[in-house]
Amino acid sequence: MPVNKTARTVQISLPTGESAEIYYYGATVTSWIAGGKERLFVSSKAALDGSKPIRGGIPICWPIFGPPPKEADESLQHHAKLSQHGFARNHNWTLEHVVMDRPEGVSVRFALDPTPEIVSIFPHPFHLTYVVTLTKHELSTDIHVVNPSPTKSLTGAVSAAVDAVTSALPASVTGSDSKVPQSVDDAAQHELKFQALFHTYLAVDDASKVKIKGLKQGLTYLDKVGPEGWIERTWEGGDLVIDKQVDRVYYGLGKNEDVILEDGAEKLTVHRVELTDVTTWNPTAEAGAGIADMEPNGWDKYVCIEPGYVKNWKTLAPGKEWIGQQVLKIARGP
Ligand SMILES: O=P(O)(O)OC[C@H]1O[C@H](O)[C@H](O)[C@@H](O)[C@@H]1O
Repeated sequence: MPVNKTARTVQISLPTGESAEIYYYGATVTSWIAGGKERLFVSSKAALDGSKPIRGGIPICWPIFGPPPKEADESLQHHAKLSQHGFARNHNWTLEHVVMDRPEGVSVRFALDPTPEIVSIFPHPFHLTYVVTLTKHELSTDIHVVNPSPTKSLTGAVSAAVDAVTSALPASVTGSDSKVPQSVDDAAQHELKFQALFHTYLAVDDASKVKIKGLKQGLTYLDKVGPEGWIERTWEGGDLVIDKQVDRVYYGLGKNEDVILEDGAEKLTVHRVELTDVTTWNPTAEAGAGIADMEPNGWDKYVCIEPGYVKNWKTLAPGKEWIGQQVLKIARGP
């Protein structure tokens, strides 16, 4: 069976031998086998029982990436109280649909909607779906974010238009302009603000020997490592290598600027749609040894390349949808 369900996972496979495994917990992809080998790293100490986010695979960071925002304005007051990377990675998703089940490709769709527990920390309506598609050389992951808040009724729209016209008139004519800010506030309250990121742990033979290519000279990146604390720098160009602890967010990559991971003779392309920022992370022994669910020397066996929309906040109006996609492609095998 190309789609096999177990109590905790959904496994998809092709007759040619490629496969992937997705946990309901966090909709975390924990395995992608292609070209005869495992392409994702999962720590042997990762909790797989739903007690904490899975250390490895492709956890989904939503609606925030990293620690919660400090100095948040009113619209981010709930985001500011979330835990690191948000709640999508540590809640159970449901398998909604098998989108495609063919010898050349299998695709499954998961969904996450507010539960009472989520509403108690994040009282903003949302509907998330997540489509994982396996083909011979590629694994693609698409997150769809919908703001299901009702769009303004016609009456509301007419009243807003009247407000807009009256606001342009002097108070001596209208008597008051107090209605206008009211309707603007209403609209803003129903906007959905979020960041989104695929925290992809790519398995490698030896992290100290890989080359990360495709990051263009002149990009701004946030460097999270170093005595100065988090600081923005300008990328000098060339290959990024793991010769020390690396934790950086590269901002504003162009549409077709794929990031390429070279691991000896192997080459893997990370293509992005709508995900303008890319985090690169490897803690090395320096920080990795302090991570409770990291296996000994686990940091030698992976590099995180994490496509996301994280520099700014995406703002989704009621009724709107946003889709972010990552496509991992084996460009050259052993
Ligand atoms: O330990 P976690 O919450 O899963 O986060 C793991 C890592 O995620 C990202 O890559 C961040 O840039 C890192 O700063 C963080 O350490």
